[in-house]
Amino acid sequence: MGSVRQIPVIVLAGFLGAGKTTLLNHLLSRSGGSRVGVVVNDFGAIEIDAMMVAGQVDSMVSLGNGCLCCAVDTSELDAYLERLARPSARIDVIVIEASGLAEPQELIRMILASDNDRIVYGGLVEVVDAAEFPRTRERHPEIDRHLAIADLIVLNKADRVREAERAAVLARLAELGPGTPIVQASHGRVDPELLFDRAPRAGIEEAVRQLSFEDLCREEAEHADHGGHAHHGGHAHHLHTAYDSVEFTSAEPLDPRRLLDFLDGRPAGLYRIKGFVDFGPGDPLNRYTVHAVGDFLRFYPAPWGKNEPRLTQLVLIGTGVDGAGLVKELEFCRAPAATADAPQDAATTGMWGVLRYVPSPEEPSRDDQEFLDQAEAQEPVADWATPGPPAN
Ligand SMILES: Nc1nc2c(ncn2[C@@H]2O[C@H](COP(=O)(O)OP(=O)(O)OP(=O)(O)O)[C@@H](O)[C@H]2O)c(=O)[nH]1
Repeated sequence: MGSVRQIPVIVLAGFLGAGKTTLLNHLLSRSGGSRVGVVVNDFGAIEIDAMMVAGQVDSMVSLGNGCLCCAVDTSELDAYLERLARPSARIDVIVIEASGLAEPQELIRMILASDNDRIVYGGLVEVVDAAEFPRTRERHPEIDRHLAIADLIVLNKADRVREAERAAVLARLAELGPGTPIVQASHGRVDPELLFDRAPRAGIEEAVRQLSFEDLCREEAEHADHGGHAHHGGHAHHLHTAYDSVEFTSAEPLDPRRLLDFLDGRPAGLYRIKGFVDFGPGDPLNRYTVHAVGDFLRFYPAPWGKNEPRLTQLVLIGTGVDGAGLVKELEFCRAPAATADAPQDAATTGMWGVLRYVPSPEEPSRDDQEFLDQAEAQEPVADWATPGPPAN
């Protein structure tokens, strides 16, 4: 009997809103003949990420409400991977999309400790939001650890920063992950080959460090020593311990003006909002996907699915926020009963504020177009940042 080809399990990590789901969806749409199995981990109870990935993927396991790094143990993760790795699924690669607050090293440790001999750890891809990186790093110096163990760093949202800013972030990343390849991207458009079939690229392989179980344990112990407050295996230093998530669901449509007032006045600690909004008579045809990441706010309208229930579903993630208070404010955003009887033009003028945050597909930024052209030309090597000097 020939040896069984092992399925690589790639961990896709990155801070809240960095662009993991966007990148994953790009990979899924460009996966060619490769069959991709996906594990999606949402931090909130409403599985927004899972909903945004579903439909594109050959096989998916979705885990809501909590960080995979603590919510499951090795044997549980093994059970999920077992389902995806069974020969009948004919999966070529498995991608775990960690929640934006997960500790990737915990996930890697679990994969390395797996008893499943059909899978092998395939590397850590760390997605970085070019526009938010300096602020995020200030608040969460822990991010440095994630970058240090990454096998590939994707500097995403390159379209959102100016050249000088982008160069400064690149230089910092090269310092934090010495020798680690960095690829710049806009809207997660990276060449899937970078993740799925890394074997033929000589040179890059050398830079890709495969962590051993011992490396990870040592790293954890060192961190515990320096962090002061964390005992070995403790979770006090995990990013998600500082964050709370709040869910809001409404079967009644939201009033666009009230929702925008809420969003304009959102507290600084409320870093991430994502979900779907029903504006009722404001736009009866479309469901509005909403994303807030720091100051960034966008709405993406798309037609409601046939028989899709008209629901607003939001997840809000933040630090030091008053969850009950936020839910109350969102309840106030429900459209006043009178709106339903109001003339249609009153309902649509209410939407003007929302439409200001809908990106225009006709106007991709110059950089956007540049990256698109590069992706189309399939010249990924041109995207590589020069890696810093080798560590040691
Ligand atoms: N301008 C711009 N926006 C982007 C880019 N990549 C992603 N976005 C937007 O950023 C927002 C968050 O993207 P997601 O892919 O949901 O981020 P995520 O990392 O999966 O978020 P969490 O799972 O909540 O941590 C969405 O509005 C995306 O459309 C990019 O390169 N440029």
